Amino acid sequence: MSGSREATDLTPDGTRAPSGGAGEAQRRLLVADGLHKSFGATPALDGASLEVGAGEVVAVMGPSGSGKSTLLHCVAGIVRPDAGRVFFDGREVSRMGDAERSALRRGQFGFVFQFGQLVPELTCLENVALPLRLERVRRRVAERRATEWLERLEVGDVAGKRPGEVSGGQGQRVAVARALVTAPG
Ligand SMILES: Nc1ncnc2c1ncn2[C@@H]1O[C@H](COP(=O)(O)OP(=O)(O)OP(=O)(O)O)[C@@H](O)[C@H]1O
Repeated sequence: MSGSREATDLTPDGTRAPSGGAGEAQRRLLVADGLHKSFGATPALDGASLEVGAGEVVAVMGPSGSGKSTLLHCVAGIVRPDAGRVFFDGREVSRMGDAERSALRRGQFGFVFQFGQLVPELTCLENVALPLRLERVRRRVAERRATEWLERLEVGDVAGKRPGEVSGGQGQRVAVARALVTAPG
């Protein structure tokens, strides 16, 4: 994947310089600039850039194998790009150490992976509560919020089951609940 949706007037401070005279001052929450990533001889990203404003909804689309997952993994600090920079809320993710990137992922990013995302030994409720428990939220509070999200996604009935005992679709919903459980409000 190469090129960018919008890669002009880059400033890493989280604000977008006015462009086109509209007095635009949308806060840029996520900025990725010139990302390169190869797996052995396979280039997955070849200068990909992306900006996402606070509150903006963005879909990344492209053919299978074009680098969408690699891009998202790089911006979320899961994969380190070979070159290029990523800023989240003005902080440079690509320069953070492992512990700082883990804390950022736990607190600020929700991810639904394609495969193997739920911890098989935990119940679905425990899986959803996990990001909160890792942030030291008390078990009762974490499980109450996890229950609310499971019910919102219409899988409250699988709370006590383990991932191996639920359908693929139910498992995906549980993963979505886990991705959203740390969301504010
Ligand atoms: N861990 C890895 N090891 C080796 N090659 C990889 C790895 N991850 C991705 N690739 C390769 O990098 C390229 C981009 O993969 P990526 O998963 O980012 O694509 P994608 O657009 O998300 O694909 P899909 O839509 O099929 O999920 C592909 O050629 C893929 O085979």
